[in-house]
Amino acid sequence: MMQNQIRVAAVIPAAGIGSRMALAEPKQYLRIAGKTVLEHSVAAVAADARVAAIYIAVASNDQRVQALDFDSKCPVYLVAGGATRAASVLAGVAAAQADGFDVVVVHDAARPCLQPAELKAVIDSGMTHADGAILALPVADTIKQAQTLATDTIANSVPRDGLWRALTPQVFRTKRLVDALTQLGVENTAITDEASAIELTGGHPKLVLGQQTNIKITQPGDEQLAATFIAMMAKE
Ligand SMILES: Nc1ccn([C@@H]2O[C@H](COP(=O)(O)OP(=O)(O)OP(=O)(O)O)[C@@H](O)[C@H]2O)c(=O)n1
Ligand SMILES: C[C@](O)(CO)[C@H](O)COP(=O)(O)O
Repeated sequence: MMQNQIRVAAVIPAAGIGSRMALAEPKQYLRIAGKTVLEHSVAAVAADARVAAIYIAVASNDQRVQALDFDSKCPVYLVAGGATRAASVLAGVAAAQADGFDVVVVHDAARPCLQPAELKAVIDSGMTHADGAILALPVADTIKQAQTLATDTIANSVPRDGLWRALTPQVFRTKRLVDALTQLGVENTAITDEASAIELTGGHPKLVLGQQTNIKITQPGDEQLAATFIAMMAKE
């Protein structure tokens, strides 16, 4: 009997242009170990058997995604992304809601090194807590505040106690996330991840310890680091 079973879908925002990488192609189409970054990220979220569908938000002018070969036991659907990350996420989450999914696992296309154990931990936590859960890492370095945005001189040090770096996946009740993003508006620059939309609408998502290897390919050189981690994970 399938009654009362919580249905889980993944949403992968992949409609960005990767401006900080300064490449000719968006970073989700870089090839690492024979696959694109996007294919690695899809395979990573598909590794948890609870994920029953994957919605990928792609740019409307994307000509490459159709040629990809996704390693996923569950169906993979494409949706039209938007001008902001939040718009792309909302497009995917709304599609998952329309298909009856109760919980969404949002994971950046640009994070191809996600490991099964951290995925399991954040889904477990996100399904249990009403305000959801995200992978994150405690800040380990001494933090400096620059004197102004335009200078490289230090004003002071900032206490790092209680500070965490947000990673993905981020896991929420589908309706809660759709309502938060819709209420705030997807152009709202304060929404830098899904948890911030929940926080701004009064929620307190859980912090679940992620892995240092779960990097986001953001700046030149990150792709080499990701390749090293993927090779390391393949040997384990
Ligand atoms: N309009 C957008 C912007 C971003 N993303 C996705 O959100 C993830 C994380 O965003 P980020 O690293 O900022 O990617 P880009 O926006 O592509 O990079 P940049 O900010 O350097 O241009 C990426 O998988 C990216 O494809 C998206 O789906 N839609
Ligand atoms: C969601 C995210 O990956 C958490 O670190 C991040 O916010 C993506 O966007 P950013 O532009 O790199 O902050």
